[in-house]
Amino acid sequence: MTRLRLLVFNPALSVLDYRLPAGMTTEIGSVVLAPLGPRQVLGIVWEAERLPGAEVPDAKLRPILEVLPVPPFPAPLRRLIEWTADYYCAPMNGVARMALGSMAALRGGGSTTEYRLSGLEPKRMTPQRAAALDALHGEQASIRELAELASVSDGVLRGMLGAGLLEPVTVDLDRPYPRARPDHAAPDLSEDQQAAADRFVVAVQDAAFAPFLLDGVTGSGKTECYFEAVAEAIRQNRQVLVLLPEIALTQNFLRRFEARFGTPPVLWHSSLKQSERRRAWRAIVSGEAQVVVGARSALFMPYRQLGLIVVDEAHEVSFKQDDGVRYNARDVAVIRARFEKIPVILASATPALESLQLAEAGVYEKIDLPARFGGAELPAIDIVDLRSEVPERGHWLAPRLVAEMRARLERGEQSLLFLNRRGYAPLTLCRHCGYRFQCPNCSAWLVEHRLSRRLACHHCGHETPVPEECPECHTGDCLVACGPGVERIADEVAELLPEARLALVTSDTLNTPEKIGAFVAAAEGGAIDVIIGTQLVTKGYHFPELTLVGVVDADLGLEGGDLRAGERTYQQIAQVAGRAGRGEKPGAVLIQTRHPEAAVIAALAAGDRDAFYAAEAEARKDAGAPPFGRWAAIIVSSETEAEAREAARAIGGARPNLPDVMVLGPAPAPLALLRGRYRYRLLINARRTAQVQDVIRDWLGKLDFPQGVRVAVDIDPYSFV
Ligand SMILES: Nc1ncnc2c1ncn2[C@@H]1O[C@H](COP(=O)(O)OP(=O)(O)OP(=O)(O)O)[C@@H](O)[C@H]1O
Ligand SMILES: [Zn+2]
Repeated sequence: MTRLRLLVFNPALSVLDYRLPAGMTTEIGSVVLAPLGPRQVLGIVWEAERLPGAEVPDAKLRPILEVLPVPPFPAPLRRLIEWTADYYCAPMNGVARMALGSMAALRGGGSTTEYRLSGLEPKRMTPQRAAALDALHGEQASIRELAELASVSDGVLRGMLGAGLLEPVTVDLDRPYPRARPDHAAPDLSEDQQAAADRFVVAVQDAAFAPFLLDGVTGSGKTECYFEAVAEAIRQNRQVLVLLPEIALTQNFLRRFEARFGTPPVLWHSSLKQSERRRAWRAIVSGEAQVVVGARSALFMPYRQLGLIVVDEAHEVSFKQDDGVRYNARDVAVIRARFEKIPVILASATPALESLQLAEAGVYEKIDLPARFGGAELPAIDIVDLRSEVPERGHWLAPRLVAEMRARLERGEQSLLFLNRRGYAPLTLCRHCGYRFQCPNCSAWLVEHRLSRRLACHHCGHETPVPEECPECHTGDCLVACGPGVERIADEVAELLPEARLALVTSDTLNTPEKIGAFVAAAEGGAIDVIIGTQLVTKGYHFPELTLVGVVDADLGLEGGDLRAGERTYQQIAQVAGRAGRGEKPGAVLIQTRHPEAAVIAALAAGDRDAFYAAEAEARKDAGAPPFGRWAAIIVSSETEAEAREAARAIGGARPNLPDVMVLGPAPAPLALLRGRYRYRLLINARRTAQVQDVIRDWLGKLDFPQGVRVAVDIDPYSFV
């Protein structure tokens, strides 16, 4: 009899033994369906010696039901899943779940039905139908997805289907993707670029673990360089994974990829429609997907024959996932490359201190691109001291910045204003009684969004219309908006430069690939004079006519005392500054601040990156912060305050007493209430050599918590709220 040990996808039980019935065959890594009580559960056949479980006598084993028709999870992926679970103190099945497609994808190919507008005119028009006809132009998807797109109910669409306004289309789920051509449009590289590209190409040919840090100034052509490595992998018939920090950047990437390789890559992200997800997952698993571009969730896919991983904008904090499995995709990408025995390229103009240290220590091979492509100069950076150059009353832009913008407008050049704050104003209060609008579910102020006439919480999504009167003192017309968000800056620009054509770029306004595409086309075509945006516009874009960047509030990111506040501010401003002067005309950057003496601001103004990193490294060394020491966090939450506090106290009471591990707290987390849950936090600061994960596992493993308490462990945390 063959006994199978399964890693099963069940929250309570993760390792179970089964028996292989006669006539079925499995391998280690096979994805199978097994009975669990009256239900069925998915599982992966695992090496029994690597997965401790309860020894059940042979006679009690139940047979598995089915082996699903997909290739088994390869050994390097199984090792990656084990490593990630172990390092981040996460359940193994939680990690493995990120590698699984939908049940439908596991079941195999075949076809599905999607729907699109038939072009017929409705005999009976309703407001919902009109909205659907308007919204669904050019769309094709399932009824459910179309309903979501058009913000109408499924019923409305079913009615339209009955009336012939929608027509069914049969979609082949395994239809092949067009092949990328490695030599479609190879560029002429500069000398530096060629040297970098050659090094990467050799690494791909070597097919051995080789981590690179591609450190190139903004506009140096990092993409062009790693594209040569991508081309080589395609020639070798190996798959490539390119990780981007956010979906908003993919549109731009897709266009460049298509220009270089003659066809777009395979996309993977959370907002793909069902049929596309199925198709992409199956192409990834079969090895047919040559190049996959995605956000961090693409990292755990079961690639058949990975040959290269690229992490672009590798410094970005959004590679760190802050719920579920709290992993850092940048770091796990390097580990995956090690298990797969392939090269990995971390590309950035502003690498994380951790990455620079690893390069210095010789762990990563550092490849430099010190100059912009085509002879463009880096922009000149200047400080606007807001204490002496005061904006007009009720305004946020200093006269010099406005004058520079006006000059650009007159010359037909573009300006970009950066403020990392969505909405109109971060706080609304009553002039009469001082009442402040706060989220009922979070310890956070509600942010006014004037475009949608709502007050919104940026933590939980709670929204409410802006009321006519103060809910506390019932005075009418007494609410004041405090501080600026990008919408307010846009109003100010419209007032000061009424003839300028503006584009507001935030995740509220640019929330679909179509809108992003339209924005890029307008900016490139010269149909926009001033771009006002959040961090969404700081990276990736290349607008040759953009010659002025204004940083509205450089001090914003320095508030809060986060461990990485200085580095993050440096990166954001250096990145957004890097959008200026990328074409033939020189660029200028104005940074508005009240703290010109702050180390970050001074380093930016002096263009002295090394000085900044040296100071930052010194400060982190003193604080025992990464990469010199290690941090971890334990976050305890519950819907009742007392329960969260009690659990946090119990954890604090059981703290380990070790010379190389210091425990701070418990204390209420800075975001003491989040999505209706009260939160307490303990911070662990350890020497680099300490086995923090083992310490935490031992420590928490001894404790029991009431049902409603959640205890999350965050290793190498990025968020300290
Ligand atoms: N060898 C080349 N031939 C033609 N165009 C190039 C070449 N190298 C770079 N470019 C162009 O220069 C521009 C900047 O390159 P790219 O966007 O790759 O820079 P980057 O280093 O990624 O910059 P950033 O970090 O600021 O995003 C792009 O429009 C790119 O197409
Ligand atoms: Zn909230």
